[in-house]
Amino acid sequence: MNATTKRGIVLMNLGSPDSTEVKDVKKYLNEFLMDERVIDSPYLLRLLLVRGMIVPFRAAKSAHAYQTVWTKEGSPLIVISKHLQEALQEQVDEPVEIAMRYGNPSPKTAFDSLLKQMPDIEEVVAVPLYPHYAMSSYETAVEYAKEVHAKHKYPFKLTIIPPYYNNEDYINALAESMKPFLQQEYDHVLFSYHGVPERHILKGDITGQHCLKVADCCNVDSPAHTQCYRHQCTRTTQLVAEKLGLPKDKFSLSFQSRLGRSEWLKPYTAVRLAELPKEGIKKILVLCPAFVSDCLETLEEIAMGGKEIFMEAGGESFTMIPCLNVNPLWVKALAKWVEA
Ligand SMILES: C=CC1=C(C)c2cc3[nH]c(cc4nc(cc5[nH]c(cc1n2)c(C)c5CCC(=O)O)C(CCC(=O)O)=C4C)c(C)c3C=C
Ligand SMILES: [Fe+2]
Ligand SMILES: [Fe+2]
Repeated sequence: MNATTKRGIVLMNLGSPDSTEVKDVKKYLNEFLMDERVIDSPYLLRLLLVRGMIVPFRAAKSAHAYQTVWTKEGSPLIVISKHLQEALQEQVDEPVEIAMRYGNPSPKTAFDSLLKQMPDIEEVVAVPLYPHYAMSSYETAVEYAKEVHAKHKYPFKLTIIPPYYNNEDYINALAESMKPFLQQEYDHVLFSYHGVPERHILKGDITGQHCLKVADCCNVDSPAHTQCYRHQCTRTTQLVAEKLGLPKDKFSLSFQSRLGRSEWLKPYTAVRLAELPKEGIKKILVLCPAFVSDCLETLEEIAMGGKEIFMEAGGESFTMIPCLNVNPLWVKALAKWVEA
């Protein structure tokens, strides 16, 4: 990259409802779940499922869940994304904006703001705040940003930062963020990743014959891994564990947030949290590396719901390791990537 290129930066996250009111949560869930990369059924079936079945039943429950984590400044995910924007802005000369895949602020708002601040802008570097490639997270955020960029014929080039699940700076930041928690007594570290349907993994297999078909597929080299969420989560776990010198029996991986009845990636976090105390694991550390910003799924589903499951099953201590949020090593890594 030419150092004189006039650039802006957009940090892209998932987004949250505008408020915890059921009507705003409904609007958000409708937009989110009608995304064909999230619920991948044909349009009419998706419409029936989302508008007729999932949202009417889920909205009030979700709104209540959001109320338990909402802050004076708003949704944790949005507030933390803004704090990350401010922290990165202190490290780089280029203007930094945030954009959400669903809800506000949109990529258009972010692009318009950059253009206003820098009318001769030549390039926008978009950083998906997802370390791993999934059709329902990284891919949809990137494709949406590209669509908005093309539709409004912005005069700048759009560059996307690739998934960084195995990037040294990301792994190092994650490992360092865990170190203070490893000082306490613990039996096990659970790496809990947001789940996806197994079907999505099969669909994303660019070879058509590797993922979930070859024995121990995620540990057997394949070009399919460029888009395999399961492989990428496995690698993050292995690399962090190696970096920290965690023995093999001291950590494991699981997948959370299952929605619907189809098979999602296993093992399910909720199931493992109920089983672990019976296996003699009474003191647990849990982290959620698929998210770089704490959100409903870490603060409510795991830190509250997951803790309850574990303690009721006989656990003695449950410690949640926060996401990277505005960790200085993470901010430094982002600054390095966008300036490369
Ligand atoms: C790793 C990132 C994510 C993947 C992959 C992902 C897949 C995925 N999610 C749903 C359904 C829901 N997810 C919800 C919340 C939510 N999901 C992510 C990230 C990923 N999702 C985040 C960061 C959040 C939190 C947003 C916030 O405001 O804090 C929700 C909404 C909340 C709820 O009702 O539980 C739903 C619904 C599916 C179906 C899916 C893959 C197919
Ligand atoms: Fe999700
Ligand atoms: Fe795999």
